[in-house]
Amino acid sequence: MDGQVFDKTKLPSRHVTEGPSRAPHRSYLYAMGLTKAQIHQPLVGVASCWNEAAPCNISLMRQAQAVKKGVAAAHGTPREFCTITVTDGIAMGHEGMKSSLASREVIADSVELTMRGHCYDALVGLAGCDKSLPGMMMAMVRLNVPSIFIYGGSILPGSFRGQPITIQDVFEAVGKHSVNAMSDEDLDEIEQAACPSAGACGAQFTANTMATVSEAIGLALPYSAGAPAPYEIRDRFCMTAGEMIMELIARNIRPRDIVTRKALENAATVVAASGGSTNASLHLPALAHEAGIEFDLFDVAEIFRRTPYVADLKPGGRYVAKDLFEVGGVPLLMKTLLDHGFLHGDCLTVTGRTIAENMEKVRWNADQDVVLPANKPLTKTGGVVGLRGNLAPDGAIVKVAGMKTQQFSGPARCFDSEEECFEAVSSKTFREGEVLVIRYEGPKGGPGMREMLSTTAALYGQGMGDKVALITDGRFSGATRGFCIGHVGPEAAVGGPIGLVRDGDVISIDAVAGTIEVALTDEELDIRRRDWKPRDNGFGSGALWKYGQGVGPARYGAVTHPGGQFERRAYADV
Ligand SMILES: CC[C@H](C)C(=O)C(=O)O
Ligand SMILES: [Mg+2]
Repeated sequence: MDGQVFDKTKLPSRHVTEGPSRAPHRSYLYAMGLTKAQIHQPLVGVASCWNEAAPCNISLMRQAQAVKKGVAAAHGTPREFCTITVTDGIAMGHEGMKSSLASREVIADSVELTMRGHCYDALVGLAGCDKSLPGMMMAMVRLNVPSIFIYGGSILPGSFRGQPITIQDVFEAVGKHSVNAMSDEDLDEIEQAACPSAGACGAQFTANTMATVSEAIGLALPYSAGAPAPYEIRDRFCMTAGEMIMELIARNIRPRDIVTRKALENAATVVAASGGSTNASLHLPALAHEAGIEFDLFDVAEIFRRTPYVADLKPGGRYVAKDLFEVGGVPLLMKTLLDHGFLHGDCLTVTGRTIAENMEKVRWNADQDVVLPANKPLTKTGGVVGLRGNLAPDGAIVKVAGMKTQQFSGPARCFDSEEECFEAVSSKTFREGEVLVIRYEGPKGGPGMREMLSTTAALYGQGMGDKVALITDGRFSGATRGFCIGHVGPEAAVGGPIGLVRDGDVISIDAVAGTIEVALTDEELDIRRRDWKPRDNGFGSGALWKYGQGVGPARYGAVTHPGGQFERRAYADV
């Protein structure tokens, strides 16, 4: 990039830095120590989700400095800014979780507004936890300025009595403790041992799933998703991203050149192949929506159905993110999928090259069993399955990776909030064979479509994970295991059938056939629908009220600008 001359008359930052009328604007930049030369170089927004809320984000400030060095080395002027996060692990199991999905929208919106307001020419975005990854990528596609995504990296595994553990073990320990199968002392020991470093939750939970997506969709540099947060090699990826962004400006390569329908299909493929988080079936439609591409839960589910499950990662399998990185990272997973025809190789990426070109130097590693060859998979279909039926005309999703049985039928036991169900689980006032129904927890109903790891992990920890099924119009965490069906749509709050179910109605789920049915006739459902009345969710003002007013259905990604609208006029072209 040495000697690259950028034509500022074509870049957005000209509105801030060029001509006599922008003297006041330049004064502010001089006030922050910028030189004349730096002011007239391209301005690169370095958006970081750094904060002290959780270990996922704590290393992002360090990594952002490396990005800035890279930008400066390639004759750009980096401008760092931060946005908020809501960290699921800490928001879990209480009202705080209602803020989680809403935070994805706030992150995307806040990055959008900072970029627009200051006319930055490009974006390098660093994100470390469940909602900040999709939120940051959504902002990139929405703004459509040259962009590179950087993941903050995974946490290192913990160790408990010689066994590697993750935070999932702590959530499940709560269930064991509730049935007196774990002592207070052991719970105390495990909670102190599970999280030994900075970084996002260590298995193929939501953060690592979306990090895998960031490479497969083409917005992140190859290998950059895998290195754990404390590893210094992350800083090298960050430096390279900083240099690379200048190249993308020069070549005018934009996120919507990268995030095409085929790229979204590649993203769904790596989710299924790695037994990733069900949350991806929300985030991929949301990302597609930013690009004006129709790609809903059923499109995701169709790819899940035809993708082999090859990466033996927790929560369904044996290994964690660090293990995957050590045997070859996301490129190893993509290599076997590409070689066996499951990925589109011709999609452009932020390297300026295609997926297939990026893969040219990747060699298959036969000396490991973290990723199996795609022609000898763990199972022939993906680890996550889409469902549809009279209980979920707008679809539902279930993670089958690691599950012994894929069919379940039983009488419903209904709860109108997660708290009610958690109470029943803690006091064991439910029976084996039942289908626990948690409703009024959808995007509008909650509001906020809560993840329910506390409840599902407590069930699992009690040894009830495959003895009951759980269905909800809410969501699950990436660490949820057991027969748990989420995203049931339409949600109860808008009159969906899940709100019409009564205790004792028989519900049948078949993950092989892809169906979810309640044994009620259409006539009976119509009669019940006539008696149904909408409920007040208790939020009359503030961010969650606003979210509940604007949010669309889970099937289309639960975005707050639904109705087919997307940002057609990229601000960089104005
Ligand atoms: C441990 C699970 C994590 C906190 C989470 O919320 C997710 O992966 O979705
Ligand atoms: Mg989560």
